[in-house]
Amino acid sequence: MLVFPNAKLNLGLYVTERRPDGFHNVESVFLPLPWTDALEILPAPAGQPTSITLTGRPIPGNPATNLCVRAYELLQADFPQLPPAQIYLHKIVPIGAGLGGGSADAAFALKATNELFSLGISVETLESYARQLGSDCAFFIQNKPVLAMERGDVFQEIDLNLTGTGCLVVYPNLHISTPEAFARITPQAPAHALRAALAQPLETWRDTVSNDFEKSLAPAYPVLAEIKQQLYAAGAAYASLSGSGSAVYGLWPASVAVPHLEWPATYTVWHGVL
Ligand SMILES: C[C@](O)(CO)[C@H](O)COP(=O)(O)OP(=O)(O)OC[C@H]1O[C@@H](n2ccc(N)nc2=O)[C@H](O)[C@@H]1O
Ligand SMILES: Nc1ncnc2c1ncn2[C@@H]1O[C@H](COP(=O)(O)OP(=O)(O)OP(=O)(O)O)[C@@H](O)[C@H]1O
Repeated sequence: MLVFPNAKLNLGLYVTERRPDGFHNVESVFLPLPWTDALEILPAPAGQPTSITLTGRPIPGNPATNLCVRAYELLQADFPQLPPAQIYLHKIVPIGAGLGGGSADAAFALKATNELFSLGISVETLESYARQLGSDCAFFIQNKPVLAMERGDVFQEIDLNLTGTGCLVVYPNLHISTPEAFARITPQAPAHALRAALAQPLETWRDTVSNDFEKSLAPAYPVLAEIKQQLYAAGAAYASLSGSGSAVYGLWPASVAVPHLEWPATYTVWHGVL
């Protein structure tokens, strides 16, 4: 079965509290972004063990612990009828970018395995498997805009229509580690209530919707603020860091074309319509 795990953007991201388990409570709106990897899962030929073949953007770490393999093995532990699998992942979405690419691969591996082998796992149970693989993973099970709380894995519905909004995502080829980014944060309550701020027109978000990681990462990574400034100079109605970085995105109203901008050759850029 072939699936296309997509990235996400964070609209606003507040780190409100350090938790006793070492994680942080966050408040953020997660939005699916149609920038995708390609993932195929098949039963392995008779007698062969589970394998993964990786192409595209190099993924740091041992392939045997890739999140797709971990997702498959997590289900195998509870569904012994699952045979060894052949997994193919073509990686396109930048890693360590705040785009949730690895988490999406894991969640889509769970969903594809459930469907391919007719396991009949409910959405709620898929979400609880996803939570075991990473805080961002559960979002990708339903993969629709939500207000995320706690570790970023508990959701409230949100009515947000950004259809037709132009979007430019700029990844400056910096791998920012998520634990390192959280370690630089001093948790605090949001200055504006996120749900209410996002209910206002896109043009107002610049003054009311922010990502706490921007301030804490600024001293080490001045390029992040420079990219955001360039997006505003090019007419973006709203621009922000996504997640814990390093991708920065700009949004343009549906009536306005996203301008063509020049970036250093080492950057990866995605543009399209939400
Ligand atoms: C920054 C966000 O991308 C916002 O969407 C997410 O909160 C990050 O989620 P993620 O990449 O799935 O993170 P995980 O793989 O669960 O955790 C990596 C590390 O980030 C830190 N972490 C993560 C999520 C969270 N709510 N609090 C944390 O403190 C912890 O040190 C954890 O060990
Ligand atoms: N399928 C995968 N795609 C990306 N990274 C993976 C994958 N499987 C395992 N990893 C590991 O996870 C690390 C990336 O995690 P990280 O959280 O920084 O990035 P991400 O999941 O792509 O997105 P985000 O930056 O939004 O969290 C990599 O260094 C790699 O070792």
